[in-house]
Amino acid sequence: MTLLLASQSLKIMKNISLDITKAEQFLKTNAVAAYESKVKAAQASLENGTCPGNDFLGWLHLPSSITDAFLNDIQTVANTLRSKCEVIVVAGIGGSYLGARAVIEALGNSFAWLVNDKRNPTILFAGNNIGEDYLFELTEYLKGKKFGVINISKSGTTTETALTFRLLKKQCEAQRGKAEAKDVIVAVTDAKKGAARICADKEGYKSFVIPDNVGGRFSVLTPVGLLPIACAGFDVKELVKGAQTMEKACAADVPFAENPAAQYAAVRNALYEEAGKKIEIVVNFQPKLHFFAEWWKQLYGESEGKEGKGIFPAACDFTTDLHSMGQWIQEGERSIFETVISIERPEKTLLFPHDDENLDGLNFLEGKRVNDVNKMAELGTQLAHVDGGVPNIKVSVPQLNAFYIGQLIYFFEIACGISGNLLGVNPFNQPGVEAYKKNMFALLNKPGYEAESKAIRERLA
Ligand SMILES: O=P(O)(O)OC[C@H]1O[C@](O)(CO)[C@@H](O)[C@@H]1O
Repeated sequence: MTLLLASQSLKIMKNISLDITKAEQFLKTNAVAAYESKVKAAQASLENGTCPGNDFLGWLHLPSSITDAFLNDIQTVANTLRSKCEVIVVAGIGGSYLGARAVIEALGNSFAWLVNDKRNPTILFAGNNIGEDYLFELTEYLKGKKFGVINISKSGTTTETALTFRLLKKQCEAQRGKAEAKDVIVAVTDAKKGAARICADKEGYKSFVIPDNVGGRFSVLTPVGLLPIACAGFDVKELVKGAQTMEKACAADVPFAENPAAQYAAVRNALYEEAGKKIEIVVNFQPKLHFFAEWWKQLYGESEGKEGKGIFPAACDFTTDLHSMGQWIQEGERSIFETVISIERPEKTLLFPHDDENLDGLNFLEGKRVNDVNKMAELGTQLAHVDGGVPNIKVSVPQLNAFYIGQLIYFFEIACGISGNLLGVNPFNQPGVEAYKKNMFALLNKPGYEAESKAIRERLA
């Protein structure tokens, strides 16, 4: 018994792995291998800081630079919020929102908001839309509740988040008094600039800094993601450890054929450039991964969609969406490929029961795990879609836990950095996002936008 435990603890944890064989069959022989020198050059340009957007490379070796002292600070603040709040509202949008939600939903109970065991605070997300009903209903729900707020914004000025934070701050102060509110409002923002920083310093809120050189969509392993994840009760040390193992597994000196990020970057660019596959659908067979795909969509969409180029990042939850998007994927325009995030083993076991009457004809599944059915759905879908002309990339994940989510995060980040460089764009800016903001501010007569307001009114007259 003791021996077994000892050997178990020495066991080397398997990493996530990549299978591109069912994508390669849609390409010319050796098409992926032919990318080796370009991929190596792209990764080298990240490593030596010569790529476009090189002032935003702080994420590249972030996992290995995270110290225990830093994680302990995150955990201490999270513990304070957890002890003082029954609800924590995480206010943020885009990269200041999606990573935290992706991890919390992947690791949490599917019915977290209904589980009332008081072991964890309820985590709610806001500041990611301007829906009046959403905000009204949120403020109604929070009435009489002991709630806290994590206000996350790198710029500190994003309208959706700032507007929401003003509402929440006022409500929190009204319900708990200004002095107590100060202890349950935390800011995660720039070190020096922006309204969120000014407010945090003036009010004396505990605050964390988003490093200058880490863009929003690459910031989940900074306090942007780590603080809400710790507040939700998940193990941020394991998450970071997972990311650290992928930092090693995808390092620039790992041979091309063994580097999963290099392979993924190469195959998706080959599919895009040589096989006309303009859309990538990230697919899961576990509904808990829905927001992980949302995080991935921002990562790849903002990084690559520019200069008239870029694979369109889409996502589907299977088998749910096989009953809505399945028809299009099987037989629509052949411009898509799929990347399946495949969880090898669920955390829980549910066996299918016997029924004497067998009215539903399902006794052939008796005694099987629900996951056995799901896995056959996954395999059947892969075969059908490949037969239908959809290249398939598979990312296998041994288990849905913090360690492997950390691996997935870093794997997709480094692959994105390489892929964007292969595409020949700056993967670390997002100039296109400003267009709607400029119009909105002009339409709202925001001070400083007088000329734009005049121009837009003339255009609409
Ligand atoms: O953290 P901030 O500055 O509020 O920005 C939120 C999000 O908005 C964007 O800047 C786009 O407007 C994203 O890139 C970013 O993740």
